[in-house]
Amino acid sequence: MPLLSVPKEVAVGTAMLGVAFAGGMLAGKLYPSLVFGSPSGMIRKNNPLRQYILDHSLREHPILKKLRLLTADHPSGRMMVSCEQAQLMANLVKLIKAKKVIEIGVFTGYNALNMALVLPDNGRVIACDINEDYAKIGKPLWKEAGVEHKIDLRIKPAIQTLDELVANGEAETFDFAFIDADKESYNEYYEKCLRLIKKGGIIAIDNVFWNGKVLKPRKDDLAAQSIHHLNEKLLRDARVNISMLPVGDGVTLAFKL
Ligand SMILES: C[S@@+](CC[C@H](N)C(=O)[O-])C[C@H]1O[C@@H](n2cnc3c(N)ncnc32)[C@H](O)[C@@H]1O
Repeated sequence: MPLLSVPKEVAVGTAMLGVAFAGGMLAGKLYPSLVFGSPSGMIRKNNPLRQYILDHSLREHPILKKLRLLTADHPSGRMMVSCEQAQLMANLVKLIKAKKVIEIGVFTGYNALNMALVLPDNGRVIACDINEDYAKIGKPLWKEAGVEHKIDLRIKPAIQTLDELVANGEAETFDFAFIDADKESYNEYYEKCLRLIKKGGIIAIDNVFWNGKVLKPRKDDLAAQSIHHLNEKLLRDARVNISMLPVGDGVTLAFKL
């Protein structure tokens, strides 16, 4: 879920890039000052560098763009994944020649469509959400893009869908997972995805900065606490190699060993 806006036409996602190591202290630790002073390192929508990033890297399928612009008008449009982050996900899916992927938190289906577009014709996105109304916005565009048959939308709590996949004998058969639903369940999503993903597969975890709140998570902020605990756990998790990237609101890539 990005917290910002985007391209010239409208505004949508967030951004990332550059971390200027000017340095600052918080909770006794040295943290770099993030470019342009945003606590999470995001480049705000009016920042020309944000536009530069998009102008020099975004190669968006026209139907994806259509869905992004449509979603931007939705009252909860800020939940949509940022377009440059989605592009990274698609490049990874393509790079590892993924066939089976999981999307936890579909919303209007921007990233589900984004991944479906790069999967082979017999590829599948298991798309988990609890709100069918959101997905109804994207579905006609999944169809228009000719990839509707690759998206298996499951409307129920994602934990239940993941348990059903395991019970169905699908452990270690998935190549890629994107975790982007309710933050309080992130640890459970991660553990279940780790069972479902093959060795060499990737789990991408979104919002790992939680708009900078992970730096000093408040005791009553369950989302920030949950994300921060998972970030700490991942640092020491010998089952995966990791990279935490300042893309969007922060994304961690966990590569299953
Ligand atoms: C940040 S949005 C996902 C954005 C999406 N990945 C995209 O491509 O734009 C989070 C989504 O998680 C869904 N969600 C919240 N709790 C859930 C749960 N327990 N199980 C499945 N989905 C859930 C919400 O309905 C919402 O659509």
